[in-house]
Amino acid sequence: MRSQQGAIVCRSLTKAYDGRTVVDDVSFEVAAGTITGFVGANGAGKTTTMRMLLGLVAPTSGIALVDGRPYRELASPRRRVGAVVDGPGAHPGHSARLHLSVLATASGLPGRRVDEVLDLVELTEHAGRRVGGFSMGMLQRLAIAGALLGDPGVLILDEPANGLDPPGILWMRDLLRGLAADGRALLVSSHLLAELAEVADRVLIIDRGRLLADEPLDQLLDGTRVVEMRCADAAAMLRAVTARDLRADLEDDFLVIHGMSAREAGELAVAQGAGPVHWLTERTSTFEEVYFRLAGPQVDPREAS
Ligand SMILES: Nc1ncnc2c1ncn2[C@@H]1O[C@H](COP(=O)(O)OP(=O)(O)OP(=O)(O)O)[C@@H](O)[C@H]1O
Repeated sequence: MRSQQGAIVCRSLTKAYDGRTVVDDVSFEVAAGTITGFVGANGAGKTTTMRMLLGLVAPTSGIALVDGRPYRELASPRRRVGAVVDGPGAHPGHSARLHLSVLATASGLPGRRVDEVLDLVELTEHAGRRVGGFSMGMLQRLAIAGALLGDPGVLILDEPANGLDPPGILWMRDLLRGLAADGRALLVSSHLLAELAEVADRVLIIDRGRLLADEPLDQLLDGTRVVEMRCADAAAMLRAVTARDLRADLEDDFLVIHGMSAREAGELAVAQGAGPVHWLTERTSTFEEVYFRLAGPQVDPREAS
């Protein structure tokens, strides 16, 4: 196991462009050996936060530390932190192997790492091909290979599953879990909320620059009960539920009620004369429901499938 030195720390991190605050007083930590998911709608501030951690954008105020230091003060930064923020940044005429060799040489890393990381991202058989002909998924793998070249203890990955097909997504999931199991600290952003729920230990939810949640995944999902119900008079049931200040969504005759047990819902339906009840089931909130409850209705659910 690696030591705690792999941690990522942001304290009161703030960025304003032309007087518009796009990252607003954001504080969080990522411990070694864990994956923190970073979720937010388009323009929420994920990439800007990551770019500040990587020394690519200067904070307006606050601090962003990797291994206890600002990125620009790290000795051998590629050995400390690997990042995927803007794809692999490879010359389209270069082969995957040449691209990684150039990166390794520029960063003083041993050439043998090139074949090791190509193998790790399962690109060995394409290593001699021109990057210009790569699919989105292959480019993502190449970007990850570049991030892993220095065998860093910290990984900052902006939408790493972008462009991957379903087998690629499964592969990515296993890779991320394995990297964390080796003791690395991972900060991983995604629009694919369900995908993050599969790998993250902790979840940050950011909305319009502000952190809305920083919680262990289990806690985030266990917070509320949800009842799904079909009954003869769903509109009457909806009125009864909202009169109790609980949230409910009605689509045709299908009701989703937040914060109530199945037993309570069944009894309420009887008391309100909304029955008979045709269907009643209780579950915990989905990650999407938690996200939209916290982020509010201004976020279009279609953008965060
Ligand atoms: N260099 C810049 N100059 C001005 N505004 C910027 C700059 N970079 C980012 N922004 C703005 O900051 C806000 C946050 O952008 P950011 O890219 O961090 O969001 P994001 O959560 O990563 O979104 P996405 O999921 O779409 O990548 C956006 O409104 C964006 O337009």
